[in-house]
Amino acid sequence: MHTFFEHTRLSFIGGGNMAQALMTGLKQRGFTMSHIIVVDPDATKHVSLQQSLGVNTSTILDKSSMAADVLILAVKPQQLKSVAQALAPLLQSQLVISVAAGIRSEDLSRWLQGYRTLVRTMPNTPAQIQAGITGAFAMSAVRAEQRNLADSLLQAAGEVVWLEEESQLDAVTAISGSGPAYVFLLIEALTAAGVALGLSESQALKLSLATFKGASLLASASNTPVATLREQVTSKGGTTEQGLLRLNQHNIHAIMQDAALQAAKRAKTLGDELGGQ
Ligand SMILES: NC(=O)C1=CN([C@@H]2O[C@H](COP(=O)(O)OP(=O)(O)OC[C@H]3O[C@@H](n4cnc5c(N)ncnc54)[C@H](OP(=O)(O)O)[C@@H]3O)[C@@H](O)[C@H]2O)C=CC1
Ligand SMILES: O=C(O)[C@@H]1CCC=N1
Repeated sequence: MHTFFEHTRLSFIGGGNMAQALMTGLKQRGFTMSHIIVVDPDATKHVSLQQSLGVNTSTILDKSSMAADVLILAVKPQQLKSVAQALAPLLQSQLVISVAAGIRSEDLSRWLQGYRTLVRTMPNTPAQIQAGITGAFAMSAVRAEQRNLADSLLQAAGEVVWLEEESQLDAVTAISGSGPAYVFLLIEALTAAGVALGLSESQALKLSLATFKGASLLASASNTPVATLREQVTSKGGTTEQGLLRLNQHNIHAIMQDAALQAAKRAKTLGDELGGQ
């Protein structure tokens, strides 16, 4: 039986942070890693990719590195046009998946000489422990079985949200694509606060991590609205009330909204500036 994990062949173009997160997730799920080839001009990365992930590597795009069912474009947005132009003459019927922030499918398709079997996605780095979430948009030329193939690949990294409107991907980028970095910053900040209150660094980190994990798992597992869960922590006249008062005085909602707005704006300008080329 042709199963995704045993028989699908993948080429990752770009072997950086996001590609490695996706491949680590695939490895954890039992994907046949020898069926992956990573194309990255930086040969110094190849040995560690081969040893840690069991994948094949190549410095160049050629027929053999393109002998795949799915090509995942995982280069920086600024690198995508030249990669796509080099790729175009080598395309046959592969499904092309882009993870690049901002770059619209119509622009990518134009760079690929009109190739339209494209799925544009926005994954995130928790993919490496299958705790990721990916927003995905398929161009209308993508057939149902190709969309299913993309879905199987992305599900190996965690959850998948298919979008009807491509423009929503800029919001996905701002919330879940960039979001892990906001959460890491909050963990760093809570840990530093613990140290300032007299805990050791390791004690403060342990408490902060367990708190983010526990609160997040509780909110995901419970049918209770998140606001009610917050209220359940907030005893009248108690400690949480004082902490939340200060967070609200600093207008945490406005801060988060502004941060996400700036990230979404950057996704749009990346698309406008680079896509117009
Ligand atoms: N990091 C994240 O959390 C997320 C990233 N993304 C998207 O993923 C993409 C990659 O980001 P990220 O992994 O962080 O970036 P990285 O810089 O870590 O990875 C990009 C890799 O592509 C390599 N590369 C450059 N030119 C080529 C080429 N011509 N052919 C093949 N490979 C090439 C780069 O090499 P070199 O360093 O030598 O240039 C680098 O190793 C971006 O488009 C980003 O928007 C999406 C979701 C989340
Ligand atoms: O910062 C970036 O541009 C990429 C996209 C989302 C997360 N990292």
